[in-house]
Amino acid sequence: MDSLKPLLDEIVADLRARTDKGRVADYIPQLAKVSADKFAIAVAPLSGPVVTAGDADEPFSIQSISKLFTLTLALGQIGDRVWDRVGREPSGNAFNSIVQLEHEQGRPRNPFVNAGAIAVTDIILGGHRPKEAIGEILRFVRFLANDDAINIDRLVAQSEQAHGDRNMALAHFMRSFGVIQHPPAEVLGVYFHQCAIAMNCRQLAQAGLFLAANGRNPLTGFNVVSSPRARRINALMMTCGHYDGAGDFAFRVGLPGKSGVGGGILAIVPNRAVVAVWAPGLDANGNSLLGTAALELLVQRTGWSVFG
Ligand SMILES: NC(=O)CC[C@H](N)C(=O)O
Repeated sequence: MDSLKPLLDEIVADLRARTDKGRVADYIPQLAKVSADKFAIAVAPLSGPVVTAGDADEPFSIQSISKLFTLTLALGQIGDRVWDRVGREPSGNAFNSIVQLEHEQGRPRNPFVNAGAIAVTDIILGGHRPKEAIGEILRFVRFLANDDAINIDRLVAQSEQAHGDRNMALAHFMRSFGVIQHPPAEVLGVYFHQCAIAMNCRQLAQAGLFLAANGRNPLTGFNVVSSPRARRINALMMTCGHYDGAGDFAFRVGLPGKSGVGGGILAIVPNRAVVAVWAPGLDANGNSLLGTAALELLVQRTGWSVFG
């Protein structure tokens, strides 16, 4: 993996020079403040140190990448009963779309669109208080990344809460079908905090390692999920991790990936490595524009696509 460092430096130099950086998310003021010039990449191999380039030690808002961690947690709690509440098909709609819910009895298409992630958070809430559920999610992410320094950005969480009408609508709509069992304000209190977890690319890459290593985190030796479950989570990332941009991401990059509107993408290279990228400017689907371009370059140079 030593030869990776020059390649990552090259990718950073190439992308920093590009003039079309996409649009930084501005639905909350806290995210709109982030500079579109930030760029980071980290590769965590299954053994050996993480290789990084750019702003890889600077934390950013993981946003929807958190949906991957909450899905894993919920599967650990109630197993395949998760699929009674949430589907496993790509939505072909925007991440925050409401249209399918009315036709499909309030059952979200998949756990990565907002509606599906909110339903998953409702599962994690279980019989707990919102504060306890938030604590549990944060502890789980720290456990995955093997790093207790990870925290929640309270300002981002508050900002989400103040501008959360669309998500609130999704939650109320699902509750009317019985898909969500807790009061929407409680579920969203947890959801907004999970989205506001701040991590850097190094931590994010480490947190994804169990998915590249058949469910076992090679850093800690802990079995996080079974091997078939890791494979299935990767499949969902490939088909649904980039919303209505999932087809294009598979076409260009060819790796299971999960994006967030903070500009991060976590990509899994099964049996090899995990890649985390961060570039805050987004494309029309709300996925990192230059983050995707960076992964495309990396895969071209390394041959890491799962499609050969
Ligand atoms: N795609 C995303 O990252 C969306 C997360 C964002 N917090 C929302 O709920 O709208």
